[in-house]
Amino acid sequence: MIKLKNQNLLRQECLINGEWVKAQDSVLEIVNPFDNSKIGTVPKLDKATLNLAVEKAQEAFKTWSKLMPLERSAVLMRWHQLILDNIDDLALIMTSEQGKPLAEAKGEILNGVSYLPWFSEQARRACGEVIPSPWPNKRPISYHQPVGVVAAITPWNFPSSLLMRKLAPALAAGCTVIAKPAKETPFSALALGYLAVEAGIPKGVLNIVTGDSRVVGDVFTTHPLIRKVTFTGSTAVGKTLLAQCAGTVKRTSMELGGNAPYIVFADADLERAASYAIACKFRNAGQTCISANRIFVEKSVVAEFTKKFVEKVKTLKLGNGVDPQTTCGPLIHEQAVKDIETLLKKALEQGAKLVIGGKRSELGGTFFEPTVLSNVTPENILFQEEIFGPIAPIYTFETEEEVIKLANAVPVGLAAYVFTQNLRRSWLIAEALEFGLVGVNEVALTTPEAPFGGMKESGMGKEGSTGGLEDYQVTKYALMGL
Ligand SMILES: O=CCCCC(=O)O
Repeated sequence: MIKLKNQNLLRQECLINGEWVKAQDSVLEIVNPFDNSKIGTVPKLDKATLNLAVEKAQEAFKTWSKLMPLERSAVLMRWHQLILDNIDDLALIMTSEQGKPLAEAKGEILNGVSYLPWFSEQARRACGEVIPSPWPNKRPISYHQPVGVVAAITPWNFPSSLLMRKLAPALAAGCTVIAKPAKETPFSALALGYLAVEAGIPKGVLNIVTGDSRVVGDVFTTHPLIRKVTFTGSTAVGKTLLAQCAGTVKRTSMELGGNAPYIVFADADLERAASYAIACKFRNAGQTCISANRIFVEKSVVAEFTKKFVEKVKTLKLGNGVDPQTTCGPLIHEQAVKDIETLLKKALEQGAKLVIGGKRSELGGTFFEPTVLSNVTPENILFQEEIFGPIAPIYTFETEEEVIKLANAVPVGLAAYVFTQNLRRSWLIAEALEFGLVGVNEVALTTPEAPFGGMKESGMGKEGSTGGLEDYQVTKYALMGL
């Protein structure tokens, strides 16, 4: 059991229509990845209960969508304050179920909650248009309305922020939501649900359900009352959901897998490039969709960069996320470690050279040593794979043209990073990279003010930015005959 200041935040039930619903007959067991100890259970809801939740969300939509944006904002801003007031408990819940260090958990919660004021304000400015008429006796206008009931599916790696990036625009726009957090990390979402109820969110407006991914996914993608599905997760699962949504022509937003290039030119500030690479690669033990996945270093500086980078890798401190000294937690589960081991074995067989790390940590469990590989080539298995773990492969390149071609030679396009002090190159390469987010001498990119979302097979839709609300609205056209 996690010891919290407010024990009510640890909910082992689902939130449906303002009520806490207990398990009917079966449950999912949630464990702490640090030591595999049991934290608690959540219900494995059946199809009938999930359908009921959708119907309740539809009922609630009739009134929530009709409130004035400022009235919705009042509820969302009370929720915002309650999340901030309870941040210590929320971070402890996250670290306990996900494994990341407490400081990262807090940072994530702060990032996620910041979408509430942004979208509450944006909803007040969701203006339509009075369109200049091509007819003397008619007036065309357009306006935005909430899309309806939204189903949200979120992953285990960022259990708070990735949910809030969906809930904030959906609720501010006037949609109601049924959300399913990942089976590994439901408690962060349920705690947010508890605080939403405390903030006065009307019943049925926010529903949080848990259960078997396939059963929930089938209801979300086929139920005719759900008008939009928003998903963050792997490209493979995203494609399945998209195909399933086609049957009822649902709107979708998909934040899918990445394979981020991290490009270091010889003219870069190498000290900065090396230290930012630590944050970019090893945050959340490498289990991040925008993590540096292929580090390309200009050949003339690869030795110097690698030396600096490895010195910094040595300072990472593996351990229990609740220990303030810890900078790198465990991987989420045993399967994640096995996947990393298989990938690493193949990469080494294909000619990559181990510089540091390369095995499970002596801490045992699901800890894996931060690992750096050199001599990696584009033919290596790592080039096309989203590693999702603490392995940093270093590739070399000789020209700008070559590295742009290499960076873009993957089917996904979420985040990319470039380190250079050449202004001309910064502009041109940011334009040439086929990635939805590009950091130039920067790696901490995410903020509600800016559009987060990928290109190519990394998905569709934007979370955040002035346009982010529109992902949860339909634009209607009306022609007024005079
Ligand atoms: O897996 C994706 C997480 C994105 C984290 C961030 O934007 O900070």
